[in-house]
Amino acid sequence: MSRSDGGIRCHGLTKTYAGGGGVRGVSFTAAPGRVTGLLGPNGSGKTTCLKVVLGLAGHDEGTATIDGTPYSQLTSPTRAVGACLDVAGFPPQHTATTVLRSLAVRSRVPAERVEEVLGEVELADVGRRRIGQFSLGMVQRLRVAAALLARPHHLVLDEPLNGLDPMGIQWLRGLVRRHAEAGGSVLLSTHLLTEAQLTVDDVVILHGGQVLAQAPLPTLVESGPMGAASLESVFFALVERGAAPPGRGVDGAPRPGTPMTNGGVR
Ligand SMILES: Nc1ncnc2c1ncn2[C@@H]1O[C@H](COP(=O)(O)OP(=O)(O)OP(=O)(O)O)[C@@H](O)[C@H]1O
Repeated sequence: MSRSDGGIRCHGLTKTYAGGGGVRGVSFTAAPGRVTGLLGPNGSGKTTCLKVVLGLAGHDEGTATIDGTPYSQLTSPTRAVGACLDVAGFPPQHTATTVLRSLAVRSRVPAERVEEVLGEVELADVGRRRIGQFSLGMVQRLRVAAALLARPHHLVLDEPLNGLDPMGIQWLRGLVRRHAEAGGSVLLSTHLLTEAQLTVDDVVILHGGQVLAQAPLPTLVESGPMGAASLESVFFALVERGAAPPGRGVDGAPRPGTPMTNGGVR
């Protein structure tokens, strides 16, 4: 791995589903030591990008790499990147402990790590309770536990803030910050712009399967309509300006006035 390959990177990523949706020409980097927020409206392609990065979906063109290597070629993928995408993925009749134990076996993680990671996500007291009795916030913490289980270098979290109460959000913010400060990349998708503004260092905004903007958070926010605006107002301004004209879907052609950027905002 060269220094420039570090982190989680998509370059020219294109994936078209049978129905025509997908992503086109998506390039971004979630750099080591940074928390990167992947933002976008419903259907903008966030989950598709994360799935391709994690080798859960194929793609048509471009590359998606972790420290310079595609997920499928990583020698120790669960140690390279921790992730848990599917919020409905845990069997409700199982306990948090049994789910994590079976993940530990699959990832060749020592069984003792299960109790430890339950403590890290503050679920130690409910490890033996059925997941069907968990609140959404508890399920979110369990997803984070699954992602952290193998002590991965990088983290990919799909909508990790959904369902967390204010204390849970503060906890998650601290967790991703510590992970980045330890040198990992954290790539998280979210709809929650106010929370994102308090959580991320870098922002990638997707719309209609394409990158509308990517920049460090302060750069993006200062580029807002009134200057020094909120991420929310910048987001809405960008999405409005970048909205596909009627009859155009994920067509890949840059449109006049569309603030398509790499590392800044025009
Ligand atoms: N398995 C699939 N088969 C067909 N089309 C799909 C599939 N998954 C996603 N799409 C389409 O690809 C586009 C991007 O979807 P994706 O789920 O990546 O967006 P998203 O930004 O994660 O949305 P949300 O915020 O609603 O989860 C959408 O048009 C969606 O309908």
